[in-house]
Amino acid sequence: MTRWENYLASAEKIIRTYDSHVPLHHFLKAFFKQHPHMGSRDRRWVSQLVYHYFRLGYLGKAVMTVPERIQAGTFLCETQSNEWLAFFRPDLNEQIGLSLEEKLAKIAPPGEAAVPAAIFPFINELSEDIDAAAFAHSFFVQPRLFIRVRNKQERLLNLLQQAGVAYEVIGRNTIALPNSTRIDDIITNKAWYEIQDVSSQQTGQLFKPRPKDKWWDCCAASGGKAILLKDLQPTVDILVTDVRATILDNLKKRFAEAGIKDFQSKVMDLTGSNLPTLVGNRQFDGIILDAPCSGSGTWGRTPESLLGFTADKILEFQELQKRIAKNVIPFIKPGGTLIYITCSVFKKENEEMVQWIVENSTLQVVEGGTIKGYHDGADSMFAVKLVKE
Ligand SMILES: C[S@@+](CC[C@H](N)C(=O)[O-])C[C@H]1O[C@@H](n2cnc3c(N)ncnc32)[C@H](O)[C@@H]1O
Repeated sequence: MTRWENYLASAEKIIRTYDSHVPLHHFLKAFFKQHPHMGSRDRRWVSQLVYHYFRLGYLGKAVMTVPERIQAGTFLCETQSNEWLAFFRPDLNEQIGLSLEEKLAKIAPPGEAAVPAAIFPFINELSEDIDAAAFAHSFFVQPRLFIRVRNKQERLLNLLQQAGVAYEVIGRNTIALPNSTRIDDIITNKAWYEIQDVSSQQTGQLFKPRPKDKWWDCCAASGGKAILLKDLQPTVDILVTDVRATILDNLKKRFAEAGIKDFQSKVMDLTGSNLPTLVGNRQFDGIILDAPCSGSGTWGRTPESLLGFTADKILEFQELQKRIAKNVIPFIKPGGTLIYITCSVFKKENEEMVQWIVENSTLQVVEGGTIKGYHDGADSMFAVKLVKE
């Protein structure tokens, strides 16, 4: 067997045995641990082939074999000729510079080339502002890595330059990097920056905290939005909660690295009936509800999620979002703010949720909406600011 055939065989084996309950990058890590003879170049090639397969979404899934889909994925996702494709499909390799539309016309099964639902079957569920074709096609492109610079921007850019990283400065303090950048090795001072998608950074434009405001980041996870809030207004008095104790441990580590010391944290299940006991009689100027959701706006980073998803899960997330929103809204002061955020592209989790909140509370929409990341190699999100009467 040639090296290229070996790569295909390994990729096929991984795809056939992949257990969709585990993130693909963890599964790949475990596979390579069991195959220590594979060097870093082999691992890179095999991982890439596997990702190319998943980046196709459902395209050709019913009629193409796994090797055919890996070849099609490589043709669609790559923009420069490569030895692997030259070995199996020299005809496609020669045409790798064609536009995506031209490539789709060549490789997609009959009737699928111009149909976004052939790639992403949940098109009818999309939020109104999302361009279905652009969103479906964005699956073929690996998203970029983004950092939010907190300080020492000039020194940070010098270090990136010295490391030969092709970066792009976006706006005042956002930097886009190739996804493979080992940023931790290049910038060792963690207080200088936060890894945060540019769309996630944009949600901060809605926060507008005032000095000494009391805020609650109620689904804080490892604290991405909470750190953004503290950077916008360091005197904010913040409570951070999440249902997972382990993720709050990550938050504490990240806060310490960012030099943020004054905050309160608590493990809390927001679907429970005991919130008044856990939160007390506090009232907040602002609540960030970055809700648990399908994560569909981030699937460009985890394309394997698309094949494991079923439409009924969208309603399940909406139910969870309603329960959480209903429970936290009473803790907002009159005149206070709710920032409702998801990293979903589905209207049931986005517009329909905001409509439900307005119909079931005294909150009114002030601003916000869909944040489209698919043209910029970023995640797509939804963020709306509501104010209580
Ligand atoms: C989208 S993530 C939040 C991301 C975070 N705000 C950030 O910027 O990094 C949603 C979080 O909601 C938490 N969550 C899910 N169900 C919950 C519940 N019933 N009560 C509280 N938190 C919950 C999850 O553990 C998860 O960390």
